[in-house]
Amino acid sequence: MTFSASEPGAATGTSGPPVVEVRNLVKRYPAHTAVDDVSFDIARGETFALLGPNGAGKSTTIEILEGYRDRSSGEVRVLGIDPQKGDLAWKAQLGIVLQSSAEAAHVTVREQVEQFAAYYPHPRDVDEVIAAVGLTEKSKTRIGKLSGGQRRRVDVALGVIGRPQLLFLDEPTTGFDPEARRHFWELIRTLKAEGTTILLTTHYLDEAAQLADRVAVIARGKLVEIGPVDTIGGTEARIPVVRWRDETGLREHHTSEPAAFVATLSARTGSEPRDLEVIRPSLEDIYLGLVSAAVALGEDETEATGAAHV
Ligand SMILES: Nc1ncnc2c1ncn2[C@@H]1O[C@H](COP(=O)(O)OP(=O)(O)OP(=O)(O)O)[C@@H](O)[C@H]1O
Repeated sequence: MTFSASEPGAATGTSGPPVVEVRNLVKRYPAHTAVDDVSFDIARGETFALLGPNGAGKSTTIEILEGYRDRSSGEVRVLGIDPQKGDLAWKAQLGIVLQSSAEAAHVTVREQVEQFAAYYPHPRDVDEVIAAVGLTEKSKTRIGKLSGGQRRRVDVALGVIGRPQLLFLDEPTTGFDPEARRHFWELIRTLKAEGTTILLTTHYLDEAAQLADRVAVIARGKLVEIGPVDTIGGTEARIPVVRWRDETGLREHHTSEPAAFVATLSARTGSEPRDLEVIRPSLEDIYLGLVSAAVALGEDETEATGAAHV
């Protein structure tokens, strides 16, 4: 599944100034700081995943970048513009898939996508987009009659129809079945190959590992870690684990040379170790380690601050 060749508005390469620049971003609510001194850049053509537990501040950050929410302090530039001052021409370069959206239930999939296409100067072909999200057979169905996952695909179609330079995807595949998720990944790879810059939030760590060039982990509004998918968390967090069973029970050993360790183990026991596994930490394992350390640190700080006020 591919889109036709790029037209005006498509970005190319990863050079030039960052598409997104965030410096010391803070969003305060009366009783709560939702985003606390967060800074990052996203380069042109990059796919960047913002990860974090429920309530970490991901949607708030994205909504500030989209111009839907004002910040309390800090500097933000999206395609060179402060989102609080973004005009219609600026908005037309963005593609937005919100966490939840309310499409008109009484119109068909095709009518809805066509209507959105008319808002943009260089829209993609309506039927191509409907096909890319796997809804060709449902194109004449009223949106109110679609399943939750199918409606989510309409959201994605509406997000990409305007040929955006920068695409925001806030938990885009929630409710997708596994096959639809794979199709969606293909669609994102096609957009990426065309040079689209993508900011993604997801709770599916395999999705982030598949799609993202870099990830940022936030917890309690603070940036915990940022870096390429294959190095985030540092080398320590990536050391493989060899697991096997012997007469004393389940054993495990962390080593950066698992093959050599398994060879020694086999030679020592004189046979194949029972239930042998070599496990390389996944992005999910690394993410969970980072978040639990950050949450524990936050709780310590809260206790210390509370104690200081006693
Ligand atoms: N309008 C608001 N008024 C007060 N607090 C808010 C408001 N909107 C969000 N918050 C709070 O800000 C924090 C961050 O919320 P946000 O929606 O950004 O989290 P998230 O990381 O996107 O979470 P999720 O993964 O559940 O979508 C939460 O504690 C939330 O309750």
